[in-house]
Amino acid sequence: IMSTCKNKVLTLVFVLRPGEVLLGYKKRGFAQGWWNGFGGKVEAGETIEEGAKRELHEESGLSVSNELDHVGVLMFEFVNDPVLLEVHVYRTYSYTGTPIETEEMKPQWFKHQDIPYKDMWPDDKLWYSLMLNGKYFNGNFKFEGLTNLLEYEINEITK
Ligand SMILES: Cc1cc(-c2ccco2)c2oc(N)nc2c1
Repeated sequence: IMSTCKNKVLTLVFVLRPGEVLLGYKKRGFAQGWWNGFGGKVEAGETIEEGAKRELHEESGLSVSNELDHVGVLMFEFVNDPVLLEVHVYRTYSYTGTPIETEEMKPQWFKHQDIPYKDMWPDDKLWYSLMLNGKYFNGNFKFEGLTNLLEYEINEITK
């Protein structure tokens, strides 16, 4: 039966420098043991972009003063779970600070060819090339559990 389609809004930030991307190893909680961008929930009273900057700083120690580039929206459905996850993906080349390990995350720079896809969300290998190459995109993914990607579609968009 149809549920109230209340999406849960999450953020995901990728910090880039020439030829490399900063990823964080999740030390606990949701998706523990995988590498990912930095992000999480959006709190009441903040915009999605403000939430993205807050989570980046909390999880990596990095600050971003000017704007993040909003590069995509990924929708995730889990079988038998009515809550859709709406993940807003951001990129930036400009940041201040040095990445620091926190209780949540261990940050590390990766050359594009060394990105550890086997230790990441299964969807990542499908859209990272778009994100790393400055493309804009939307994606829809249907998971059964955390590792079984049943269906997906990804569309590059012109902003
Ligand atoms: C279902 C899902 C969620 C996230 C997520 C959590 C917090 C921010 O994003 C993902 O991130 C990636 N790369 N795949 C993901 C799948």
